[in-house]
Amino acid sequence: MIASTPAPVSTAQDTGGSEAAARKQRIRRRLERLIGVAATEGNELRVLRNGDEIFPAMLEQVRAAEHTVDMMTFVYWRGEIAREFAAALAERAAAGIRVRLLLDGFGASRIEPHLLNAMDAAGVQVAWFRKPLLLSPFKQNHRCHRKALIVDETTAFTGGVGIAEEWSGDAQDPGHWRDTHVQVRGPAVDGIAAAFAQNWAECHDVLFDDRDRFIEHTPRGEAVVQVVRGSASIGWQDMQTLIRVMLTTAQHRFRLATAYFAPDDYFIELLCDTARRGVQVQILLPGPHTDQRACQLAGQHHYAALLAAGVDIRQYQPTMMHAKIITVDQVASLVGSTNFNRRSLDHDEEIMLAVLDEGFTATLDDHYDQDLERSEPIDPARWSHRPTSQRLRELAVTPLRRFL
Ligand SMILES: O=P(O)(O)OC[C@H](O)CO
Repeated sequence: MIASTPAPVSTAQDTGGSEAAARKQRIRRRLERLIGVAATEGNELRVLRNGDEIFPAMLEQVRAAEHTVDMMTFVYWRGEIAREFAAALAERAAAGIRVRLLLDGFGASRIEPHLLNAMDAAGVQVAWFRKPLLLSPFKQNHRCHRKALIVDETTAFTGGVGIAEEWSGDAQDPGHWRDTHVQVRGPAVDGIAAAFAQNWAECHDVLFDDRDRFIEHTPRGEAVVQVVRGSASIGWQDMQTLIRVMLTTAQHRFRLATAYFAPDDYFIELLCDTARRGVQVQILLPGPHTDQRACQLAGQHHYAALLAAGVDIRQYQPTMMHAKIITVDQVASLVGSTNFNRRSLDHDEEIMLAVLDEGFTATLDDHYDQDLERSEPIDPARWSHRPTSQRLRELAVTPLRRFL
């Protein structure tokens, strides 16, 4: 079925306060009841766009830490920023602060050994999540894809960023990727800390010690935030529920930006259904610059069905689009580590903030608008005449789809 004309997205001015409040409450109650994790009030959020904003904010907090630093990352590759983080973590550990660093055994395997040695010598507790060669093939496929930094139990960060030179800069060219991270203050910090603790517990004997203060959080802002954890498992998991709720609850507009778009047929059909019932569905994906061409081809296999349903697909031109963002109806947003692919929805450990806040969502929507200006739409007529060679490449990755 071809989509009807999308319902117009109301502007901030004509979105009455009561209507926005009702939308937020509807999403909040669905998420709380279906995921079983309470949202918290009183959070202060700061959107950080690209390495130029993300890394100084994170490093500033690390360097000012007085009690504890907990950091987990999927990617820890190379470059000046990798050295800066190692030096900052080592300096705090040498000063007597408890510093814990959790690295994914696959994603962070390119870390420079001398950085590990320096951190170890300074007293940083480094743990590896499921080093591939030590595991069964089943466990190897389930990675810790979460990105989180928690400092002194009061400030936390999560989002899409990896620790590598690719994320430095301001998305100004293909060597500097586009990404979004969030700084959190308030009670939602606990949820991010719990995500760290969940994975740390698998890799280390000591879950907490007398340096953990378990503080009471005071309200810092107005944002309502639910911290949702995806966990590697067989069967339906919370990350799928989260995105399913956002898609089925959207009334006017559902926006997605993702680095890796290769969902299963269920989520393709759900995107199509959402567009067919009149919601404006926009998808922003990497274009000519992607570090995982097989994943891009797996997603492109579904473009024709999505376009036929009325989904608007754009490809980001200047560099790799690595942000993982969803906004719904100007009132709700998701931001965190979760891509729109089977790795994130079926296989890996993930963390996502579900934020119910118009101001925060407006900032993400504003950034999305700016990203759209640097993107090219996929034209349905031209896509239907794409070369046979492209179609064959899409088919060639079919056996890999469940792992992408
Ligand atoms: O898996 P992500 O989204 O953290 O991205 C990491 C790199 O792209 C791996 O190639």
